Amino acid sequence: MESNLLIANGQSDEQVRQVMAVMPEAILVVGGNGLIRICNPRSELVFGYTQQELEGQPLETLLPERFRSSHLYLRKKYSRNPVNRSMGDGRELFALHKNGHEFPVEVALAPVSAGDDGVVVMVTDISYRKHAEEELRLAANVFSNTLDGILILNEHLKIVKVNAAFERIMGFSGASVLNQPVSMLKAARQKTEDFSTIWTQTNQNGRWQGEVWNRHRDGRVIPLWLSVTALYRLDGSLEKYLVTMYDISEQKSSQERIYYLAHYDVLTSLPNRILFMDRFAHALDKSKREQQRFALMFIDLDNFKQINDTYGHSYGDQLLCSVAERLKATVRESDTVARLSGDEFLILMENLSEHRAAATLAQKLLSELAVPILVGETELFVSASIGIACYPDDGDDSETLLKNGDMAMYKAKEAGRNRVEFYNHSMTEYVQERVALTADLRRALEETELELYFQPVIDLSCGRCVGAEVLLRWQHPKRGFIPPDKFISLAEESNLIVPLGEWVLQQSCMQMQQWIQNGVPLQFLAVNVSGKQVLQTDFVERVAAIFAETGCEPQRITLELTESFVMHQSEFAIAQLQALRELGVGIAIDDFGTGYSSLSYLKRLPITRLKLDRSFVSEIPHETNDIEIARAILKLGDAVNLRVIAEGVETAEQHEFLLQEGCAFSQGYLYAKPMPIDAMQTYISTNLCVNSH
Ligand SMILES: Nc1nc2c(ncn2[C@@H]2O[C@@H]3COP(=O)(O)O[C@H]4[C@@H](O)[C@H](n5cnc6c(=O)[nH]c(N)nc65)O[C@@H]4COP(=O)(O)O[C@H]3[C@H]2O)c(=O)[nH]1
Repeated sequence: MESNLLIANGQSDEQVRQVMAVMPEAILVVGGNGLIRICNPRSELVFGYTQQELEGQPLETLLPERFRSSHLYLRKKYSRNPVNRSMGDGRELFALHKNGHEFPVEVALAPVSAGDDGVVVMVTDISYRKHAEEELRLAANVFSNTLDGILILNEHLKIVKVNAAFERIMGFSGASVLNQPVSMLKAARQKTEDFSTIWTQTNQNGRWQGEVWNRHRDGRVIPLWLSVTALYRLDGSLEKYLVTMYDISEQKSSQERIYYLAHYDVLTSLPNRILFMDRFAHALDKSKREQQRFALMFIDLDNFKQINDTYGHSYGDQLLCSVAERLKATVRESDTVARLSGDEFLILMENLSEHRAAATLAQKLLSELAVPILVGETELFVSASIGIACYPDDGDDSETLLKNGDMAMYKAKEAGRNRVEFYNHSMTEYVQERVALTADLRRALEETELELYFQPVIDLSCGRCVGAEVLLRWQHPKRGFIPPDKFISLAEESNLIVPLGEWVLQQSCMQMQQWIQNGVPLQFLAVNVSGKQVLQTDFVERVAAIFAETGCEPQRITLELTESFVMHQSEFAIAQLQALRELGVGIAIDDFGTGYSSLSYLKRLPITRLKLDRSFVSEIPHETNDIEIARAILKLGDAVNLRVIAEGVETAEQHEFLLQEGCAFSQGYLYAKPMPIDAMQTYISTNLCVNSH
């Protein structure tokens, strides 16, 4: 619109109206008195009034109340010195619509010439433009301030614009990446074909989302979550790609950490049971498909518990780490070494050519483990028992293979530890046999197939019998005599040891009481007690009840506990033993000296006697080490005021040695083998020591 629109003298209002009617802006001709003289149809649209309503109204009607007085002042000032003020450099004001709504306008003024002090006012509703500007400003603000990196790419995948977040995430300045292909950001580990998939899929579906690996300017490879959107022109052709990205390093590392914790053993960094089972399942599938063999090895450390108890958990942990390292270093890269729990490890050997390869590896593992492990300044010695099950010979599903591998490992332990056993079918028979024997033992307990034997204990000061150890015997109706070494472990495994042990104690007390009543002054009976019994919460009450029932004095019974149980003393076990001591019962440590333990427990436990293990006695006088150990144990007993019973005395020299060394008691085949009650009765009648103390 020309700024100097003239309403010339002589031009009719009609002509003016015609001109104004075609104008795209609202045009108001305002007289010097401030009243609207003429307005065009566009004004109706802009202000909501009809032309008739507008004409004759003061111009200020079209302004919000708050601007009216200042506007009046300015208008008067303008009419005193009118100048053209064209659109474009016109002022932005707010106008008032008839409906009370304010809207932004741009106003241009031109004085009406020919002596009239009126003015032509052109008003453009700039609401739309303002809105668009606002939108643009907002978009620009979002673009610059969003935490997500944004790139705009042209259709050739060249970078045309980036925001500040992109610069921060990737380390590149906007200027340095301009016109560069977006592939410059790709890290080497991001596969090229996957990278091209991003663009083919965006072209197909309009968008793509996913993880990518980019290379930061400093060379770091960073994981990003990328969203790519294709932007189209109105004609549907591709215009740009909008790429937003955010750094997911933190999420990734916490995801990785969570995955790690769920699948790896934190101490040794070896795969744990879950990951192992996963790999195992894969190995099974693959071996089935490709008809290959694989071996599963169960490795259990033989003396870990003792090391842990002796040196403490931190040594135990370091030892496990070293074992894990050795195992890993010995196997092939493709084999899996996992830590199952505590001191149990598993190895999966895939692509096994023949069983011999597994045997060779297992032997190698044993010799690697045989090299002492240095923890701190201490050399620790470990050995392991290894059981091997092979697919498909020993099972074609994971459960069977695991069970059989485990069984083979137990067999290796039983066969003396530090050795390798392959699973064989007889092991299943062996297990079945044990199950059957356990059932028989249950029956035996009810049907009195069990019998107490007694082995005299000699007081070395008088050379006569002062007590006896009670030893259980099982006369199986079909299998004949079964030694305790075979059935006690079964009873322990099945918990039958609890009623069994109680029966032995009860029978022993009855027998003792009978002897006392018959005037046989036997000082004590030593009864073997399993740790499992002691750990029963009601053990002390049951023992007390047996004394009450049988009338046997608690002082006449000594409970024998193995050193290995005593070593792993829990607070509860100590409290139980103390309560037993308070009853008056004696407590002896069986197999003393065989444990690999600190002796500190001797001070903590209410022990009354030590039993020098027969392994130290048997080589006296030939084995100097054994002599020294026996001597040391006797001295130790003396120092802590515990009387020692030597076990397994078979020769006169051993007897003599023990006597010389001041040992209090002794038992063994030299004096008498364990014997049934009648034989014991006869034995006592001639061999009892009457005035021992
Ligand atoms: N070579 C040799 N051996 C000798 C000599 N003197 C005694 N022995 C044997 O050494 C074992 C001593 O028993 P233990 O160490 O308590 O070892 C016992 C004990 O741990 C366990 N046991 C036996 N009866 C019971 C019981 O009633 N309860 C529990 N919990 N365990 C029992 O079974 C183990 C073996 O008992 P047994 O076969 O009766 O074997 C007995 C006995 O017969 C000797 O001079 N030379």
